[in-house]
Amino acid sequence: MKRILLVGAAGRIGKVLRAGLAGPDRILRLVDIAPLGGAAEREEICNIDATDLDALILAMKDVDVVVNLAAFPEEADWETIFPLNYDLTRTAFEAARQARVTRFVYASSVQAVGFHPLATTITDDVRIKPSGFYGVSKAFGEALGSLYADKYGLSVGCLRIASFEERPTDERMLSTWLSFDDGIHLFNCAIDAPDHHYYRVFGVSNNTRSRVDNSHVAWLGYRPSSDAEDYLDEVRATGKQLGPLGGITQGGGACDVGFSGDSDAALKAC
Ligand SMILES: NC(=O)C1=CN([C@@H]2O[C@H](COP(=O)(O)OP(=O)(O)OC[C@H]3O[C@@H](n4cnc5c(N)ncnc54)[C@H](O)[C@@H]3O)[C@@H](O)[C@H]2O)C=CC1
Ligand SMILES: O=C(O)[C@H]1OC(=O)[C@H](O)[C@@H](O)[C@@H]1O
Repeated sequence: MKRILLVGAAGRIGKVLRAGLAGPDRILRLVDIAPLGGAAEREEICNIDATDLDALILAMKDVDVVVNLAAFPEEADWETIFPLNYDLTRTAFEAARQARVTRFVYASSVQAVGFHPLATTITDDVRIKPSGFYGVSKAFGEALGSLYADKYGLSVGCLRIASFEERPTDERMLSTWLSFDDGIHLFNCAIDAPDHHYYRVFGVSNNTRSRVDNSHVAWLGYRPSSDAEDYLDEVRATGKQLGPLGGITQGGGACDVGFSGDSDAALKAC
């Protein structure tokens, strides 16, 4: 039996994973500050505040893999982002270390490299180009993961999730969509991956217009199958208008928030 701890299990992605990751050889321990409902078979419920280090260490007892989803999941001011995306993230890594957990899966985001243009395909080692304070916080989480891997031997996987949605709903998502099925598959790959030190992988479906290259982590076994192109007519029919950077950057609308720079300069790929 593998015990998997989902931190942030009551959220949008957490709900999908709660159903999608369940299996006869797994126990899912679910952590959230929000209500989680009753425990199904092979589930354990932990209603705690994950910024509380002692509570989280206790919740991680006998856990094989931590999956950390808890964060403020979109662009916001520093004061909103800081307590969750910095403080809670650090608490989660530190609790894993103290509880002697060996594997940590971190829900990062394509927003860490959001200012890269969609015109070029990016690999995991391109320059960090965050789309905003939220993107910066996700790059912080990846850096923290690297530290805990190097200094404390924690196996860390950073999943740079893009647009985790039931279906693509705008032009950008024709490139950045991550279907629920492929998202579940990606988290399964990360949970069961062969021994590793540290990696970053893009959480994007097999979209005709995807502009990410995951060839460096072929060993992970992530083989997405959904293609946003199948929804092209539906997306076009929405007539949804995007901001000036919304359809041409990896980060989309998050790049447009408060943007007053020179777009040619900002989009220069490195
Ligand atoms: N939804 C998406 O398309 C993407 C999400 N991500 C990342 O994936 C993760 C999950 O995203 P979503 O499910 O969309 O977010 P969400 O906001 O729906 O879920 C986050 C969960 O964390 C919980 N939480 C917040 N503070 C907590 C605390 N102090 N203690 C315990 N639990 C706490 C919330 O109650 C919530 O259930 C986030 O880290 C986000 O940055 C990354 C890229 C794309
Ligand atoms: O890039 C995207 O589409 C997504 O990226 C994220 O990190 C956010 O959590 C999500 O709200 C966005 O929709």
